Formats: sequence, C-alpha cells, structure tokens
Amino acid sequence: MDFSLLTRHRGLLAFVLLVLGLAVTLCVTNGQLKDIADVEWLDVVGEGSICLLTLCWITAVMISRPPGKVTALLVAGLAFFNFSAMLDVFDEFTFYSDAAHWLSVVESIPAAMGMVVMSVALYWWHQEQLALNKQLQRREMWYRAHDQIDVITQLYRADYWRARAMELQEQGVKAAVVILDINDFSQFNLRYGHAEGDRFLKEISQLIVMNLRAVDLACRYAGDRFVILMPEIAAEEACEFARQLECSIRNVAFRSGGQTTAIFHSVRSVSAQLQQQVTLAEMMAGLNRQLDETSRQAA
Ligand SMILES: Nc1nc2c(ncn2[C@@H]2O[C@H](COP(=O)(O)OP(=O)(O)OP(=O)(O)O)[C@@H](O)[C@H]2O)c(=O)[nH]1
Repeated sequence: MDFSLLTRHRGLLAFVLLVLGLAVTLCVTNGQLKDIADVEWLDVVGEGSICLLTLCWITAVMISRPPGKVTALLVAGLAFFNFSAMLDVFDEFTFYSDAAHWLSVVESIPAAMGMVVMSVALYWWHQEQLALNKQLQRREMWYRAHDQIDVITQLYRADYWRARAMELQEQGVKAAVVILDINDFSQFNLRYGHAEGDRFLKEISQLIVMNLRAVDLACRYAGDRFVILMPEIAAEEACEFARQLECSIRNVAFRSGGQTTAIFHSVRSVSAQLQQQVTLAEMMAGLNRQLDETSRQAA
C-alpha cells in the first residue's frame, strides 16, 4: 500500500486528530469510570468495530485520493461520524453525572451531520466521476478494469482490447481496426537507451489518444505495437485516419535527455474492417503478418 498521498493531506489529518481529541477530552472531563463488572463487552466489540472501521475508511480515502473538495468532504463526514462512534464506545466504560447528561443526548448529532456531509460528498464524487469518465473514454470505452492497464503507456493491454472488440463483433456493430508499429524501435533503444524508449512509447500513446475520436479505443498491443478500435467507421476512413496519425507521429519532436536536437521517428500502420465471418484472432494474425511484411520490404 502506498501511503505517500497522506503527506498531501496535512490539514485534513490535523482536522481528524482534532475531532478525535475533542471526543476523548469531552469524555475524560465529563465521564466517571464504570465498575468493570458493569461493562457490556458485546457492545464494546460492536461499537469499537464501527469506530475502528471508520478510521480505516478515513485512511483509505486519504491514501487513495488527491486533495480536493470531494476528499475534504468525505473525510470531514467520516470524522464527524467517528466522533459519535467514539463517544458511543467511551459510553460503555463511563457514565455521565446529571450535569453532563447533555453529552449522551447530543452524542448522535455529529453522526447525522456526518451522513449529510458524506451525502454531499457522494454527489460531488458522482460529478467528478462523470468528468473523469469523459477524459478516459478514449482509453477504456465505457468499461473499467484497472488491473489490465499497461504501466508504461497507461493504455489498456491487448486482452482488454480483444474483449471490447469481441463485444462489438457480437453486437454486429460496424467497426474498423488499426494497428500501428514503430519502425526500427530496437535501434531507437540501442541508441538512446531503454528508459528513453519507454518515454517515447508513452509520448506516442498520448499522441495516439489525442488523435482519436471520443468513441475510439487505443490499447498497447505488444512491445512497440498499438491497436485502435474505431466503431461506426468504414475501412477506407480508418485507412485515412491511420495515414494522418502516421503523419502526426512523424512530426513529433522527441528530445532525449538534455539535448536540444529533436529526434523524428516514424511508424507504419495497417487497417481493416471488423467482420462477423472472420474471427478476431484470424483477423489480427492477418494484420500482424501484413505489418511484418511491410517491415521486411523496407529492410
Ligand atoms: N523501451 C522499451 N522497449 C521495448 C518495450 N517492449 C518492447 N521493446 C523493444 O521493442 C523492440 C521491438 O523490436 P522489433 O519487433 O524487432 O521491432 P523494430 O526494431 O521496431 O523493427 P521493425 O518493427 O521491423 O521496424 C525490441 O528491441 C524490444 O526490446 C518496452 O516496453 N520498452
């Protein structure tokens, strides 16, 4: 688990600790210890678990999300809820004098407030998710499986692409497929190093995504090969799109290390229409053969 995001939530952490400190202070200053025989241990376990789990949720939110309105509201709501949960647990070990009876009357109010704040947080989370979905549309085509994302390019891997392509094929949706391969990438690696090769792959991926329509899907197929799924498009249009993409990539000025001299590199592509009579595996094998053939001819 990566806790590095915690350091970016210092203000929220201070707020949570303040709320927890307040609950402890109120209890210590107003409560009197019960006799151990009067403690209901089953209640302690139940209420203690709620308290601990809420603290785990607060931690999970802070280590998963960057700072912002949604994170602040989620943590604040959970902290209020935890305040009531803590008073509930302390209740099991202490009793309040008549002068402090108000405490047991109002102890559930922060929990209710917390639920309201969390409901507002969920509304904004929903809005945020819609915005993120829009940004990710060309990378995931309305389906999310984060464990299939390629770490270098941040595109989905081939299996993910295959699953989405098969869905379109089964539904009989007209679609085209484009495969792109970087020319002489092994030479690029040899000359500039593997790390620069990785950076180049990443930049090419971003450029491909930038060139797509909102409904298309780009994935990393293998090594230096990318595959694009383009619904509602004919083969000729896909071919023209691939040509334009080749042209964009050829004109990308990649700078290795601190060098000012730009490196211009090329890709080659093949495209075809998705067909119901031909299996996806056969079609991809054919396209890959075509790509390898163009490489042999150029050599
Ligand atoms: N930096 C980097 N290189 C990779 C990665 N995956 C594959 N490669 C390299 O990509 C190269 C692919 O080699 P080839 O299939 O011969 O392709 P090529 O050199 O581009 O030759 P042609 O496709 O025929 O133009 C190999 O050198 C691999 O080591 C990666 O994730 N990062």
